[in-house]
Amino acid sequence: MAEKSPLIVALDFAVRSELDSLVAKLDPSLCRLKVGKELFTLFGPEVVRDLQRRGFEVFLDLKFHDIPNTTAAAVAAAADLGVWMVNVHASGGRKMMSAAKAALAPFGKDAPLLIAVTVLTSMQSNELGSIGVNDDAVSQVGRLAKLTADSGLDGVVCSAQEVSILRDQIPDNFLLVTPGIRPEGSALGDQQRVATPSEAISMGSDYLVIGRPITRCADPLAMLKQINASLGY
Ligand SMILES: O=C(O)c1cc(=O)[nH]c(=O)n1[C@@H]1O[C@H](COP(=O)(O)O)[C@@H](O)[C@H]1O
Repeated sequence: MAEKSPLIVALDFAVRSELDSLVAKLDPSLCRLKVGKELFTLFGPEVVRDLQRRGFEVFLDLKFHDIPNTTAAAVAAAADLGVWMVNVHASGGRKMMSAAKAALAPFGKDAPLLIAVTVLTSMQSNELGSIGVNDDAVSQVGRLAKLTADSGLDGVVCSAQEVSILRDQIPDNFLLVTPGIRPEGSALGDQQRVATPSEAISMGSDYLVIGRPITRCADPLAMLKQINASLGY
């Protein structure tokens, strides 16, 4: 078992005081933090620096998806910020992902982990036809995970439902980061391909991304500690 909790708390907030009051309750030994599009668009890189000053490792989740040159430059900018993990969309293709990986070479051992989003956990297989994918989610995730591994990245974002199948198809040290985590009794919201924290870990997830079940609960710290304890942390 890893020394540190596999939990990454998704900080999806529009109001700075709500973010600050949650973060003040948390401790870097309990979790890592994810800064996504809403927070970054509202508050910019300073919010990342602020979390780092408080000792947290930050996953910068901006899901870059652009031409190779632009994506590579954006990933390098994330590395300059000193984030722990950054992501792109695997559907940007091999050239885009390889360029992103190459842009991290100058950062050496300080480079962030670079992972790629496969099929969003808010999508079901029956929606894939409308975006030109005539296959089910498991097969499409497998195809994009292989492309990601072949492009030299560190792992993928997928749902926990694909993890056990993927484990047989990808290198051992390839990271599987799974959002769509819902503790027993939590509202699904817009998530479709979901699992509980213990299901995700037992199927082989390396990191669990959890937002609203923690951040919108009456006692976020108690919920975080309860999930950690259920996983043996
Ligand atoms: O890249 C991600 O983190 C991500 C990929 C994905 O397929 N699904 C997904 O939900 N996410 C993110 O994970 C978080 C999940 O939040 P909750 O649904 O509130 O637990 C959100 O911040 C999403 O942006």
